[in-house]
Amino acid sequence: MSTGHTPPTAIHVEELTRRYGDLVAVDQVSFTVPGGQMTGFVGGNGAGKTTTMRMIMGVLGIHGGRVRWGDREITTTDRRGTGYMPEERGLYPKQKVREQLIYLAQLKGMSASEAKGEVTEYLERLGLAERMDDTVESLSLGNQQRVQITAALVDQPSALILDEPFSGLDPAAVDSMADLLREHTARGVPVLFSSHQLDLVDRLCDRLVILAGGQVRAEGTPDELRQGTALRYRVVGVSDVGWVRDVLPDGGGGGRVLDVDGSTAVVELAGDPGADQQVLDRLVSEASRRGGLRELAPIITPLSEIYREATA
Ligand SMILES: Nc1ncnc2c1ncn2[C@@H]1O[C@H](COP(=O)(O)OP(=O)(O)OP(=O)(O)O)[C@@H](O)[C@H]1O
Repeated sequence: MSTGHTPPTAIHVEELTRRYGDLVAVDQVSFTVPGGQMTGFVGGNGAGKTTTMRMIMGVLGIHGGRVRWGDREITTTDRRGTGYMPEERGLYPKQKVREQLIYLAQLKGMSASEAKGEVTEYLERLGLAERMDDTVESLSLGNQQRVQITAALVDQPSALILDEPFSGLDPAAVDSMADLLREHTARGVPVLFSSHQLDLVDRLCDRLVILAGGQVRAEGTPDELRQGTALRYRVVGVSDVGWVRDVLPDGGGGGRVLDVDGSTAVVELAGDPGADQQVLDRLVSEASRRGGLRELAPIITPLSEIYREATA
């Protein structure tokens, strides 16, 4: 096995800017990709994700700002040790899978025998053991995607910059890919991956950067981003819970009733811990006066909602 490249403490993207003619595709974008963490990069079509990743990798000129590798400017050597999966998948269709991966690994500086060992292991773990000697073009798109990711992962990269690595993968492949990426974060590697699959990003990433119109709209852990959203609770009583409107009348009471449907209501609290607790206590005591409470539980805000609010 290769001894690999040393990961940076973090990659810092600082006020990166890129224009295409009059269009400012990436507009003073700043965020951090900490070592040992998976950072999800989300944003609608044309938000500027690919352009940002290309600038991080130095394959596209930077018009403003910079990329820092720990506490210094990123270098060509740092970039060479980074596993990059570009948007334009660059595999040779007619070459055999393993042969091609070994060739690419050798370009990174691995010896033929090291490359063969590592590539074979990855292909086996990704369920491609029986397809190693087939040409890339004979594989399904999802399997080609697995090969493409393997190309980024070999040679123990110091960082991973992956443009839509999960697109087109079946759920089992997503899980094995996520396990592989976790092995790299366990070595301290910073991982940045773009995706349109918000449920998957929510499940896999430690941090999140939301981009819209070439600008960062939100950045943080999913929990940090949720803290900025209103706290919602589901109230389930034994019978009709219309009484929640007495606890939280319109315009007062420290929150509001969003919905009442028979024995279930959804209420939104103000987000002030002390005051919220008082409202919850009032709901509990009112429910017990009215026959009892079946459930009083917070509703976890789905990432899709945070995303919608951040990009609205
Ligand atoms: N080579 C180019 N020439 C001109 N405009 C470009 C070029 N590449 C990208 N753009 C524009 O820059 C903006 C950002 O594009 P980019 O590909 O970075 O977005 P993205 O977030 O990766 O989108 P998607 O999710 O659709 O891949 C878009 O408006 C796009 O049309």
